[in-house]
Parts: sequence; C-alpha cells; structure tokens
Amino acid sequence: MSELITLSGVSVVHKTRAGGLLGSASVYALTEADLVVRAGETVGVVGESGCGKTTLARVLVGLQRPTAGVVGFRGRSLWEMSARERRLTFGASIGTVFQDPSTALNRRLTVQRIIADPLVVHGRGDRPGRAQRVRELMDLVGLPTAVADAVPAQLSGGQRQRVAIARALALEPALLVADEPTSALDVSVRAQILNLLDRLRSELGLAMVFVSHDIQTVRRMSDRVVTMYLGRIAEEAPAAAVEEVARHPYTHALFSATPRLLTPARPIPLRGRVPSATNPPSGCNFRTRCWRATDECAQALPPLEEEGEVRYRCLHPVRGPEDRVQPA
Ligand SMILES: Nc1ncnc2c1ncn2[C@@H]1O[C@H](COP(=O)(O)OP(=O)(O)OP(=O)(O)O)[C@@H](O)[C@H]1O
Repeated sequence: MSELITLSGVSVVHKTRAGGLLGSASVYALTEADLVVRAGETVGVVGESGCGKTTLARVLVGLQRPTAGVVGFRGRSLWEMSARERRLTFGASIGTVFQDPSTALNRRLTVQRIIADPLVVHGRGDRPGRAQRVRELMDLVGLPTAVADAVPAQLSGGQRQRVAIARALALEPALLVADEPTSALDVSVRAQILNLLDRLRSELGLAMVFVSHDIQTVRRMSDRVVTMYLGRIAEEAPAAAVEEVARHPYTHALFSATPRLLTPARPIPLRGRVPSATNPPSGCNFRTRCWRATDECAQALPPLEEEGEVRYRCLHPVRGPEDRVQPA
C-alpha cells in the first residue's frame, strides 16, 4: 500500500504563560512521533484525555504546524509547500470530522450550503453540478433530501454528524481523520455513525485515522492501533489481535479499564491521572503509573522494539497473562 502521510520525529510544544512570574512554560503536547498512514488503511489512535490524540489529528490534517520534525504527504514535505499548494493539494485530499458537530457547522447555513462549501472554496463544478454532488453526498451518508434546506439547529445530533461527514467527503479525499466522532452523541446513535464510517471506508476505499479514548471502539474500527501516552506513541499493533499481541503495559491497562461481558476485567488498576504535559516524567513517561516499572525505567527513553508488526517502547513488556496482573 502506498504511503499517504508520514510523520518523522514530529513534536508540538506549546509555550504558555502558566509559568507566571517565572515566565513561560512549555507544554509537550506531542513528542517525536513517527507514524505512517497508508492508502486504504484505518489507523486507530487511543489514549486517555490529554495524551495528545487531538494534537496528532491536527498535525495530520495540517491544522497544526509541528515545532520539530517532518510531515510528509505523498513523499513531499507538507510545510515546505506554499500555503496555496498546501490548501489545494493537501487540503483537498484530507477530510476532517471533529467531535462536536454543533460547533463544527456554521449555524446560519443550510445543510446543502454546508456540504457544498468545500466545492465552492476549491472552485469545483458549476452550480447545477454542485447541487447534484450535494444530493449524492446526502444519499451516501443517509440524510433525507427533506433536510437539505434545514439549518443545523433543526437536526438531531446524529444528523448533524452526518452533515459533517458529507462535507468532509465532498472533495473525494484519500484520507478521513475522525477525532472522537461519536463522543458528543447520544449512545443510541453512536453505533449508527460508527457503522456509517465503517461502510464509507470500505465503499470508497478511504484511508482513515480514527481517534478515540475507547480502545474497544478503536479496535473494532481499525486495522492498526496506535496507543498514545502523554504526547508519545507508546505502541503500534495490529488491531485484530491487539489484546493478545500488545506488549506495552499501558495498552493492557486501557483494555482492563473497559467493561466486558464475557470475561472478568483484568486486575490492572490505572491509578491517578496522566501527569502534567509541562513536566513529563523522565525515561518512560508511563512509569509513574506502571505496575511493572523499575528504577531503570527512569533513566532513558526505552528503545523502539519491533516484534513482527508490533512496535513499542518498554523495558518490561507484557508477554503473558501473568504480566498483566499487578503483584499483591
Ligand atoms: N493550544 C494549546 N496550548 C497549550 N496547551 C495545549 C494546547 N493544545 C493542547 N495542549 C495540551 O497538550 C496536551 C495534549 O492535548 P490534546 O488535546 O492533544 O490531548 P487529547 O488526547 O486529544 O485529549 P482529549 O481527549 O481531552 O481531547 C494536553 O496537556 C493539553 O492541555
């Protein structure tokens, strides 16, 4: 599969005034991320709140310029393109769906105007051609033609997210980046939107980056799971067998935190919160919450290990059920 987007050593550091009298503080939102997204595949990104998932998504869609590293798009460096070229080529190739459709859509515009917007901005087609394309897109995402002249406030949450998805697909992108696309929706419509995204990626051959804090959803939606912790990619593993093949304790901790029907939850407590991104722990940044950590974990960032399709950074990887249990 050809490479669509590559991140090489990509970091995003925000300077804030949180330092008060001491001056500015640095927030390490994303640190030295290496990632490849290939045509047609779905990459799921998972981690707790504040782990840098949205920052990664914003880098992938070109909304966030990295403070270090290279974002490559079809072999070219994104931030070396002119702004015009970036918008015309990259902007048209990547669609974005964010968490909350009520804030992502212009409240004053009708559904058909919202969906047509990217076509207008990119000068695609004439007026009748665009109207035809809007009808096709509405049909594709399951929106009834009756809502074409409605404004977002007249729609349900699920319908609003369908509008956002239709708009994201208007320019026939090669990649759709969906950042927590169902988190703001009622539980009853979440499955419908996930099914829609699943159908679209197979029907349209789309590549997708699917971001969620819920590892079960990420596993279901993806070919590959990327686990993020405190701004770093901790692990990458094939989705189908992730629970068995994952080596990083954090990936297992995320699984243990999800409710399950058939097997009892594993006894891995994910204690406390993610530490501050202003002052991340040295070495392995998960060590302060990890039941397998030793003094060695504080010394240096663990090297990248590769076992088949699994890539992780951990000195004490999980290799069997006994490693998943916290010692008494
Ligand atoms: N513009 C900004 N200025 C300062 N800090 C920021 C900014 N954007 C993000 N951060 C910080 O960067 C870190 C990563 O944030 P990010 O939103 O990427 O995490 P996330 O995993 O998407 O979390 P959530 O699930 O809550 O959206 C957090 O500590 C956040 O507070």
